[in-house]
Amino acid sequence: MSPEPRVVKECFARLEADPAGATSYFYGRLFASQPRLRALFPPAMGGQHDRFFHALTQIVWSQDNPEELAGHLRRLGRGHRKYGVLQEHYPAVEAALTATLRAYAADIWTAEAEGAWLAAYRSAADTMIRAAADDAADAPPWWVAEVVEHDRRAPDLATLTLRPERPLPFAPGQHVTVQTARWPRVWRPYSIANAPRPDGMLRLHVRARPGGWVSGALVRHTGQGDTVLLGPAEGAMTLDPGSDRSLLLVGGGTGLAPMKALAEQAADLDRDVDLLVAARHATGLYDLPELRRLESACPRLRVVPVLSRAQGPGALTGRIPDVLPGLLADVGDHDAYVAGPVPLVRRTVAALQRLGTPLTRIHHDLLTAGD
Ligand SMILES: NC(=O)C1=CN([C@@H]2O[C@H](COP(=O)(O)OP(=O)(O)OC[C@H]3O[C@@H](n4cnc5c(N)ncnc54)[C@H](OP(=O)(O)O)[C@@H]3O)[C@@H](O)[C@H]2O)C=CC1
Repeated sequence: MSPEPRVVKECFARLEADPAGATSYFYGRLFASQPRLRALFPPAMGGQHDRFFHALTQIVWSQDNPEELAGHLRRLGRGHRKYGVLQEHYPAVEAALTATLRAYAADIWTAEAEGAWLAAYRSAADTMIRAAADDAADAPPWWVAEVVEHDRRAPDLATLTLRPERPLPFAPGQHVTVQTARWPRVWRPYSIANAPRPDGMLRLHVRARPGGWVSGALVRHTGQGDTVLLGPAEGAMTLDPGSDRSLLLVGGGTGLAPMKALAEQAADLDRDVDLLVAARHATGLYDLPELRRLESACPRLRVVPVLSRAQGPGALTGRIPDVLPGLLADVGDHDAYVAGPVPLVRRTVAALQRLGTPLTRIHHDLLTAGD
């Protein structure tokens, strides 16, 4: 994509030495030159700084892989529509980013470096702008959705059933971002917990995080009849259409949500499914009655609760990576999907590899859901 990926990476490495300082400098420059842009961002910028730097890192480090880079930029451009980002905002970002690089990579900043950066930035911006324009032809920047059911399954956990005002296309395993009226301009990702339905409803599983703005608002301050905003569905943790292998689905805590959506889809496709649901105690199996109903309706689905810190009727005891070896003789022949706490995902992926499942057939998106 860039004519000089090496120079671009070298300069970016200076920012990586102090991401917090560089990001603060960048936003300082941006808002000083264009104060109106501050209104597009949430009141507290902490998480935004991290997301910006993460996105920039992905762009810089996929310079050598134009296909991956283009896909990433298209998703980014499309996803930025909900923030109110317009084509005319890109030059201000270009100026602030260039100023940041000039300051942080001063020792290696040359006319050649500046040229390489500008070429890389303009190419990336162009891809994002075109993706946003294409998307605007047939999709809104966000969807208004009514909460038609709010089920408080535990003091810190609720399932929400949402009816978008117009159809919101998605595939099982994907997630949407959510904004509540209580926290304008703050968006958080949540996995969709059902396969697409004729009535267009979406179910989310939300655990209120300590100090979590959106998750707390969704669990404690949202009820039937309220509305939320939803961004477009995103994520690549979807079924491989070319595969008819048996499925191993692992959901830890609210990581169950995307696994339930995949299990519903697999039932329609008549594939064998083992769905492992991890919780600390039996009270953490907040969706078990519904899972049992699904299981009785789908002869090829087996639901296995796994409790990490207790024993319970019909449940295995232990942590997922430790119970896996004794559970399935042919785990290496499965397509595997894993969601839940990051350490659970990492350890389960490693355990699956040890048991012979190729990495190409292990799917996860390490989504930092909620807040
Ligand atoms: N698409 C995705 O990837 C999604 C991810 N999530 C994420 O899932 C998480 C769910 O959190 P929550 O509901 O509070 O889950 P919990 O903290 O209740 O954990 C659920 C289970 O995971 C186990 N676990 C945690 N760490 C490990 C580990 N290192 N090895 C093995 N097992 C482990 C826990 O056991 P113990 O604590 O006893 O070790 C527990 O049995 C959130 O971080 C959310 O962001 C949610 C939805 C979708």
